[in-house]
Amino acid sequence: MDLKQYVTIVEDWPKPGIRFKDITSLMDNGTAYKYATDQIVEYAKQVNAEIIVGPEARGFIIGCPVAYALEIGFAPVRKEGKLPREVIRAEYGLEYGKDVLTMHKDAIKPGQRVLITDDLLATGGTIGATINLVEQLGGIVVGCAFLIELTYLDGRRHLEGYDVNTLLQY
Ligand SMILES: O=P(O)(O)OC[C@H]1O[C@H](OP(=O)(O)OP(=O)(O)O)[C@H](O)[C@@H]1O
Ligand SMILES: Nc1ncnc2[nH]cnc12
Repeated sequence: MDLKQYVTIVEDWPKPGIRFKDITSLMDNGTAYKYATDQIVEYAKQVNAEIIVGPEARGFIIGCPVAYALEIGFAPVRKEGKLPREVIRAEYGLEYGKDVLTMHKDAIKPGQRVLITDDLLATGGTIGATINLVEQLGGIVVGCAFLIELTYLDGRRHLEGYDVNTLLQY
């Protein structure tokens, strides 16, 4: 299935010069959304993931159906001030800004095999901070799965030594 036809490219959003890859048009199509999810479910099986971790908000869209399909847990990574209990934190840079990500201190058990999912790998700042959070908690990052990779931003430089799986490349 050619998933690229379901991704809409929005020029100059949210800032001039950014070509935004809008995945809502892919999610609108049940067959395409299921196909993409199934590919990541297969990858999660290959790496024997025991829990899925995804950063808000689009990481939830990719990660939650994978966790559901495998009957394993999903642990959310959220922007600062959103999680109600004790958190750990990591700072990161984005293609268009800076932010802080947090995770509940008890979200991952030490030694647990973690698959990180997100919709898109751009500069790699978000995934780098997410790996940092998982490892602070003693989790083992067994893989990182994305729907889309923007190869021209070389986000993989944050992912040396990690197993990375991307379905679409631009
Ligand atoms: O590789 P990076 O340069 O870090 O960029 C990729 C991240 O940017 C987007 O999230 P965003 O922070 O815009 O939040 P959202 O998912 O809530 O829209 C996207 O969903 C990834 O998480
Ligand atoms: N170009 C882009 N399109 C969609 N999401 C993004 N997150 C960071 N860069 C992005």
